[in-house]
Amino acid sequence: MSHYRALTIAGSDSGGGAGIQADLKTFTTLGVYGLSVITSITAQNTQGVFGIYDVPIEGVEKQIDVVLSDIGTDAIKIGMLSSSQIVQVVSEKLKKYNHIPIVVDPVMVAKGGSPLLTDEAKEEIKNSLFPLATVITPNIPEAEVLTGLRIQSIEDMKRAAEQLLLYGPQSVIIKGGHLENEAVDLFYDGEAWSLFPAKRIQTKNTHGTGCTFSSAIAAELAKGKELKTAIEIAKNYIQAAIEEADQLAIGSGHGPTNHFAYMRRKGLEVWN
Ligand SMILES: Nc1ncnc2c1ncn2[C@@H]1O[C@H](COP(=O)(O)OP(=O)(O)OP(=O)(O)O)[C@@H](O)[C@H]1O
Ligand SMILES: Cc1ncc(CO)c(N)n1
Repeated sequence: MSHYRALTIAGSDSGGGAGIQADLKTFTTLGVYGLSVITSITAQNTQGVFGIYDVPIEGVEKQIDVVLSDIGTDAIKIGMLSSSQIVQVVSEKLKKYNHIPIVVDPVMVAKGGSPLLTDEAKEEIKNSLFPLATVITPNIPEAEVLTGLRIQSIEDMKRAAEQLLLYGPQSVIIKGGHLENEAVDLFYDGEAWSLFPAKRIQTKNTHGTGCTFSSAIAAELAKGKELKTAIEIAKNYIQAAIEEADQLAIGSGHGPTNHFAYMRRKGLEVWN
C-alpha cells in the first residue's frame, strides 16, 4: 500500500505562513504526502499582500490533470481561488472526483485585510464549488459575506450554517477565531450541531490559521478518519500551533503559526 496523499489547490504565500506553504507543512507534520496545484502567486509577507499574480487557466487545469492522472489523492483541500474562471475550471475538474473527500476553505481576505478574490468568484464558489464539498470552513467574516447575516453569537453561527448548507455541501464548520472570548467552532451536517471550543490565545501571530486548520482536516480525512475526528485533531493542531506562535518570531507583522508545536507534543525532537 502506498502512502496517503493529500492535494492542496490554493495560492502561494511567499512569506510561508499561509496558502500552499502552510498546507504542505501541515500535511507533512501529520504524516501525509503533499501535492499542490498553485492557482495564484502572491507577493506576501507578514505585513501584507503586495501583489497577486494568477496562474493562467490552462496552467491550473494542467496541474490538476497531471497530478491526479499519475499520482492520485486521498483528499483535497481547496484554498485561495482568486477569479471566477479559476473557480469554474477547478469545479469542472473536481466533478469527476466526487468520491474523494473535499475540504473547501472559502478564502476571501488575508489577515491584514487585503482581498484575495473578486466578487464574481465569491458567487461562483457558492454555486459551483460548495455542492462538491464534504465540508466548507468559512470564518465569521466569510460566513457573513456568503449569507448576508450579521454573526455575533453561537445562535447567529447556527443560522448561518443552516443557510450555507442549502448551497449543497455535506457539512459546514463556521470558525469562531474572530469571536471575542472563546475560539469556538461550530459544525453542522444537517442533522446535528457540534461545538469545538478552545481557549482564545492573545497573539498577533495568527497568519495562516484558517489554511492550516482546513489542511489538517484534509490530511486526517486522507488517512480515512471520520470527519468529526478529523476536525478534533485539526483543532488540537491549530491550538498548539497558535499557542507556540510567538516563539517563532518571524517577520514584523502578523507572523505565522508554529507547526513544530504539534510535532513536539507528539514527542518528536524539534530545533526550537
Ligand atoms: N486567537 C486564537 N486562539 C485560539 N484559536 C484561534 C485563534 N484564532 C483562530 N483560532 C482558531 O483557528 C482556526 C482558524 O480560524 P480563523 O477564524 O482564524 O481562520 P481564518 O480567519 O480563515 O484564518 P486565515 O485567513 O488567517 O488563514 C479555528 O479553529 C479558530 O477557532
Ligand atoms: C495565498 C494565501 N491563501 C490564503 C490566505 C489566507 O490567510 C493568505 N493570506 N494567502
